[in-house]
Amino acid sequence: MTTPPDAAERFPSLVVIRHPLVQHKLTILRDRRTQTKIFKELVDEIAMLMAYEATADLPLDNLAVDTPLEQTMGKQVSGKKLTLVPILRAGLGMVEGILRLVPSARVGHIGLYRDHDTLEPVDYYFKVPSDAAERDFFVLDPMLATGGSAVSAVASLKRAGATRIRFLCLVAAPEGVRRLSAAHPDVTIYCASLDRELNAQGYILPGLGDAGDRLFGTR
Ligand SMILES: O=P(O)(O)OC[C@H]1O[C@H](OP(=O)(O)OP(=O)(O)O)[C@H](O)[C@@H]1O
Ligand SMILES: O=c1cc[nH]c(=O)[nH]1
Ligand SMILES: [Mg+2]
Repeated sequence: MTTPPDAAERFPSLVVIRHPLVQHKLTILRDRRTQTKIFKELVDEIAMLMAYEATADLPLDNLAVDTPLEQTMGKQVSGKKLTLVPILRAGLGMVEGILRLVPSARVGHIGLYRDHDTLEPVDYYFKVPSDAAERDFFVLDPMLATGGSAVSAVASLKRAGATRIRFLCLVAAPEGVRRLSAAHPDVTIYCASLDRELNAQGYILPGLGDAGDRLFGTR
């Protein structure tokens, strides 16, 4: 897990995951010719690889285990089960891949869409486990554009009591990283790429287009 020096200097809470497999798969994802089936598979695989990196510092407890030959000390991840929170819809594409790595994770949901004209998030659903204060949350959304949706999702989680929150996206715009880290400096942001900028319609450049539409074949 490495962060290029420019991004690290500009955004201390940003981690860019530069693993070769992540970068290779992201390039196929960006390609306009990539169809829904492959797009979905790639989002799933990239999310899993990113989660491997984003879980690297989870605390462990010691645990005694009986092998067929003797007892030894092993490790287990401390605390309550991790909770994945996809932002609907596009965040759903990241859930299954991470669940293959962490099958015991809980899954909450936050329903938000970005108003086409104002680019501000509109809230429509919220459900997470009730003991939020005791859990580690991974908020999932492939795209961090203006940052409005991410800021609103994290604020909703904090109102529910969450204190340990990470944000995983595939592609981030500098505008979104700036807004999310200003509003929630305690939230580490993981991405596969920090892209150049937003266009006038709030789309990330070079980006990959509308992640929700490409995942679900709407458009
Ligand atoms: O950083 P922002 O400017 O808020 O934009 C990012 C949001 O826009 C997209 O969702 P969209 O509103 O298209 O909903 P969808 O997932 O249902 O397609 C994306 O998946 C993020 O949730
Ligand atoms: O580039 C973008 C910006 C917001 N939402 C997307 O799906 N793509
Ligand atoms: Mg969309």
